[in-house]
Amino acid sequence: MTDEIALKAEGLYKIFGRRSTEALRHLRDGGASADLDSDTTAAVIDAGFEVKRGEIFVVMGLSGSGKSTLIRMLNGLLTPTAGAVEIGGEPLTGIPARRLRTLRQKRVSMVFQHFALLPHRTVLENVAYPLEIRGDSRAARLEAARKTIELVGLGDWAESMPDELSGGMRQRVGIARALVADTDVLLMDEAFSALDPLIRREMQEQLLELQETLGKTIVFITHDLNEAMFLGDRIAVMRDGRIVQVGTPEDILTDPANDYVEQFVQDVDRARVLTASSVMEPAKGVALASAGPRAALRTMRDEQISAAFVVGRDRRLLGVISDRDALQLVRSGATDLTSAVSDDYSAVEASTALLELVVPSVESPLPLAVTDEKGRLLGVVPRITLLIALGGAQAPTEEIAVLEPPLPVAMVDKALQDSSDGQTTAKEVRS
Ligand SMILES: Nc1ncnc2c1ncn2[C@@H]1O[C@H](COP(=O)(O)OP(=O)(O)OP(=O)(O)O)[C@@H](O)[C@H]1O
Repeated sequence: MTDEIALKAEGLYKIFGRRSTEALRHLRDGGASADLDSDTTAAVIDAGFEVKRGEIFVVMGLSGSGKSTLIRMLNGLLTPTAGAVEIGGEPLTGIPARRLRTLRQKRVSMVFQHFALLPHRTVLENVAYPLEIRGDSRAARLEAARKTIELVGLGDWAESMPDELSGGMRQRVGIARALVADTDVLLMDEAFSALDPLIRREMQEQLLELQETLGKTIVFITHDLNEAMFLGDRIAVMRDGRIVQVGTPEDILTDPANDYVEQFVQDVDRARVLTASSVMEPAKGVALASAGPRAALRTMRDEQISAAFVVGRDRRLLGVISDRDALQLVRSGATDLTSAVSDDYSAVEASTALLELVVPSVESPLPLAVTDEKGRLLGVVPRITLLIALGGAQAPTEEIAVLEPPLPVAMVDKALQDSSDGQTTAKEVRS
C-alpha cells in the first residue's frame, strides 16, 4: 500500500424521492433522516473517506444501510445528490456523460454478486468482453484475457461455457473480467456472498493472494463481519446511510466508536482478527547480552522472574537465560552470558493471529516473544493475556509447561555481593 490517494469521496449524499433538495438541506442542518417524508429515502448521508492505492477498503453494514448506493456513486452509475468523488485525482462527479464513460472504462472495474457472465460466450470471451467494449483489437484482447485467466487459476477452462463451471469458478471469471482492463480501482459488491462458506473462504484467500501480486485498490462491500475483518486493511461501518466508523479491523474490535459498532462486532471471531501485536505487553525481563550475567540476574531478581529474554544491542532476540544459569555464571566469575543462552522459548511475528498463538503458548514455558521482521523483540504475550483476549477460557492446566519459581532474593543478593568482591563492574560491562 502507498500513501497515494486512489479514491476519494467527500460529503456524499444520495437522497431518493421527489423532494431531495429539501431533504438535503434538512440533513445538512443536522436534521434526522427519520423526519423525512415517507416517500423520501436518504440512502447515503455525508459519506467521506479516502482509499489509498493498494488498499482493500471494506464497506460493511446491514441490509439497507446504503452500501450499494454508495458503491454505485463511486463508479459513476448513480449521480450523487451532493458531494464529490475523485479517482486517481480526477473528478468523477460533475463531468459530462461521455467523459464519465471514458473515465470509468479506464479507471474502475466492478465485480458483482451474481457474476453477470454472458451465458453463450466462453470463459475466454467473457473475460475479454470489457476490452471489446473498449475497442481493443481481437488479438490483443484475447491475449490479455488468456493471461488474466491464468492468473485466477482457470487456464484449463478458457474454452468452457459458464454453465460448466461451479459457483466459485464463475466468480473467478468475474474477477478475471474485472482485472483484464487493468484499471486502478476494483469495486466488489457482495462479490462472495452467493458462494458456499468453504468456497467463499477460498475466494477470500485467493483475493488476498492476487492483491499481493497486483496491488490493486479495492473497495469491497459486504454485510459479513468476518469477511470484512479478514479482507479489510480498513473498514467503514455504515448504519442508516451514515459511516459511523472507519478504522482497521483491530481498531474496530478493540475501540468501537459507539454502542452500535460494539454490538455489531460482538460475534466476531476475535481469534482470527486480533494479532499478537494487538495484545502484546512490554517484556518484563529483558537482558542485554553485552551487560553480562550479573545484570541479567539483577533484572530477574528485580522483576521476580525465573528467566529473561536476552537481546543484542540492536534489540534482536538472541535467546533466553534462566536465573539458575545466570547464578551459576556469576558464582563462577564468568562475565559473558552467551554460553548460557538457550533457545527454549517461542517467538511469533507481530502479525500472527491469536488463533495461531494458542499451541506455541501452551507449549512454551515463557511468555511468547513477539518479534518484527528483523527478529527484534517487540513485546511478549503471556499465556494469561492470550486467554483473556480469547474470551477468558480456562487454561488446560495439565498441558501447560510450568515455569520454575524465581530463585529466592536473598540467595541472588548473596551471589551478587560475593561476586562483586572480586570483580569490577566496568570489566563486566565491557564483556
Ligand atoms: N432506486 C431507489 N429508489 C428508492 N430507494 C432506494 C433506491 N435504491 C436504494 N434505495 C433505498 O436506499 C436505502 C439503502 O439501500 P442500499 O441498497 O444502498 O443498501 P445496502 O446496504 O446495499 O443493502 P442491501 O445489502 O440489502 O443491498 C434502502 O432503504 C433502500 O430501500
